[in-house]
Amino acid sequence: MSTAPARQVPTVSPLTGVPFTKGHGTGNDFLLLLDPEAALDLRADAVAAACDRHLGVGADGLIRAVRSEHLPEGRELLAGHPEAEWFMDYRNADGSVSEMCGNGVRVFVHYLISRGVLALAEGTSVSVATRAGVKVVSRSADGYSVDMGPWEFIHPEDAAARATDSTVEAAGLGVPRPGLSVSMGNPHTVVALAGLDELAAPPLAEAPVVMPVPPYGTNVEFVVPAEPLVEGGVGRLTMRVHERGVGETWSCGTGACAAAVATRYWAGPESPSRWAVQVPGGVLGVVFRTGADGREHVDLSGPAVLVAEGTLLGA
Ligand SMILES: N[C@@H](CCC[C@H](N)C(=O)O)C(=O)O
Repeated sequence: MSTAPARQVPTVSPLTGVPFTKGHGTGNDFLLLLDPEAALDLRADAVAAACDRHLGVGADGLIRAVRSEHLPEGRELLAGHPEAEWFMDYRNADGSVSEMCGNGVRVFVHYLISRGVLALAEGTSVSVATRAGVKVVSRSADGYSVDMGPWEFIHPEDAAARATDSTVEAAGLGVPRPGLSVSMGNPHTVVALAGLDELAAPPLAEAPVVMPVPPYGTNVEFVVPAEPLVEGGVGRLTMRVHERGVGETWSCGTGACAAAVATRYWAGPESPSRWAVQVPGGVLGVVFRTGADGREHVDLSGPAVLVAEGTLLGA
C-alpha cells in the first residue's frame, strides 16, 4: 500500500499585488519595491519566491525603499544623519537580510530618481541609510559613485602577521587556499588565484567552505591580479564571487571593494589608489582616499540600470 506524499499547504504571499521594478548594476540584479511607510511583510519565503529564477521573477536580491523614520534601524541613523531620508532595506535571494549592497545602493538611488521621489542634480549627493550606516551617493562618469566608508580587516591581528586569516575550499581548486577577510559593512573573504584558467575552474554552485567558519557567513571573492598589475596608474584585477544568501552572481559591489583592499594589501605600499575590477557583468571602479574622519574610505563607482516594471502575483 502506498502512502500519499505529504502535501504542502499553499500560503498566499504577502507580496501578492505589489508593484516592482527590476534593475541591475553590472549584472547584479534586484527587485525594487517602494514601501515608504514599511507596510509590507518581507517574509523570507515570499522574498525567496519572488527572487526564484524559475518560479518567480528572478533576482539576486530584493530592495525595499522605506522612509528611514518607519524602521527602527532607520530612526537610529536619523539621529546623527537627519538628511538620510530613505533606507535601503536589502534582502538576499534566499530571503536573508544583509547589511549592505554596493551595486544595490546605486540602483536604489537611480530607482528613487525614476519614481520622482528623489532628485540628484549634477554636483550634488544624497545620503542613503543602510544597516551598514549612511552611504553618500553622487553621479559619476560611469553612473553613480558611492562613499562606502572605511574598510576593515575582520581579523586584523592575523592579517598583519600572515597576510591571510582563513582557508577556503571550493570544488575544482584542489587544495584549500588562503583567504583574507575584509568587512565592507558586510563580510567578505578574498582568495587570490594563479591565473584566469584557475579562476574559471570552480563551478561555484556550492558555497566555498571557509575555515574557521565565519559566524554570520561570508561572501567569497576569487581574484586574479592582472599582469602587469598597474596600467596608467590604475590597478587591475578580475574577480568571481559567491555571495552569501545567493550563490554565484555576475557582480558584487562590496565584493569588488574587498577584492581591491586585499589585492592592494598583498601588492604592498607602492600599489595605486585607483582600481578597475573586472567582474562577469562588467567593470567597477574602486578608489581609496582619506575621508573627513581621517580614515581610509573606499569609493565604488559603476552603472545602474532599470529594465522592467510589473506586479508580483505571488507564489
Ligand atoms: N551584491 C551585493 C552584496 C549583497 C549582499 C551579500 N550577498 C551579503 O549577504 O552580504 C553588492 O553589490 O555589494
